[in-house]
Amino acid sequence: MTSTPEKDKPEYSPKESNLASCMNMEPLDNNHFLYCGECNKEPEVHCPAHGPYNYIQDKEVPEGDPLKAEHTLPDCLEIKTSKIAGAGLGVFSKEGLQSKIMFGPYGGAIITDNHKSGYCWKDGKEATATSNWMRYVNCAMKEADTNLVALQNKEGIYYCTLKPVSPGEELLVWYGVEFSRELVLIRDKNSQKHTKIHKGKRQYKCEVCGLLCKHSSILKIHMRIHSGERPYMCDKCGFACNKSSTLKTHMRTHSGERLFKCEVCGHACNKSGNLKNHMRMHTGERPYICEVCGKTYKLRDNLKTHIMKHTGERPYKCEICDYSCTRSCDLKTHMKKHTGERLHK
Ligand SMILES: C[S@@+](CC[C@H](N)C(=O)[O-])C[C@H]1O[C@@H](n2cnc3c(N)ncnc32)[C@H](O)[C@@H]1O
Repeated sequence: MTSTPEKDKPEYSPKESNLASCMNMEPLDNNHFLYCGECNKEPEVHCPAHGPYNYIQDKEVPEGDPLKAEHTLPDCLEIKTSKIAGAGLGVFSKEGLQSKIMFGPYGGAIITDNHKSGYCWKDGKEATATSNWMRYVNCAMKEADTNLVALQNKEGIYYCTLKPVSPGEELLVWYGVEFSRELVLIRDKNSQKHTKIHKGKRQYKCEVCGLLCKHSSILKIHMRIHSGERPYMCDKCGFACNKSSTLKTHMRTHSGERLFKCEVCGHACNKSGNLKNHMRMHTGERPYICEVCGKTYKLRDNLKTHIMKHTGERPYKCEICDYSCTRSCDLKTHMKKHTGERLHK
């Protein structure tokens, strides 16, 4: 492909060149670059060889829409389970896309602390309910699968198609080696080698979610997640679960066995996860962050309950009256009104 001679380089004009309004920019400096995937260069304003980007705008949503991330999705795309096993949701092209389509900017609040999240870019932007659909775009596992490139223009991050995307294809961006490693999408060399050792042997595939297992026995246990089968039952309280190890842990609630001891205050727990939660009392760590309002929590369940305030969800419903609430303990307290049980003894 020949590039346009220097003197014939088109002057930037949004109207003439069909450039996105988001690109109505001042001269770019080192921090404000565009990248042309086809010629593998960082051109000024637009790639002289391959022309302008076409911009597909986010769908407009009302101010404060708690489902902004879903509702901003342009019609040509859809959000569904990613083709990458275990990656959660992903974004797919419905009808196919040309090369050099630009989406963005990546929405989210600016965060100041150094916390790591799969939803924030290195410059400190965090996708939240202030975020748009771009938070659902996954990272390609190998270069050949990458069809999006991330561009920074002024303060915004934009995703552009590097090549034509077929109908039904998942949009996959490349986060960069360092950031992917932080998110544990890339492992260190040693563990990569280790993965390679096992790679060829993981031939048992779950037909429901694509998980690959090394042994058929592991796949058999995994399948219980999908079938709902719970063959292990506690003979003391009837609790049922799908793994013998889970029953073993559960039995500690009856035996009072507390194997996990806090080295700071001596508090003992029956599960390692409970000790981890307890340790946050000492460290003050609040790793669970509400993506809508930024409130932080020490416990995942507390964040889950809090999020219901934003979504309006009230899963605990009284069968006698129309009372509903976000916590089972509140429903329990409420039920005492119907049963006549005294609220405070
Ligand atoms: C920007 S979000 C992408 C949307 C996410 N899949 C979801 O369901 O919300 C980034 C997170 O998705 C997951 N992810 C993205 N690419 C992945 C990949 N190649 N393999 C595994 N997980 C991936 C990781 O959990 C990562 O922290």
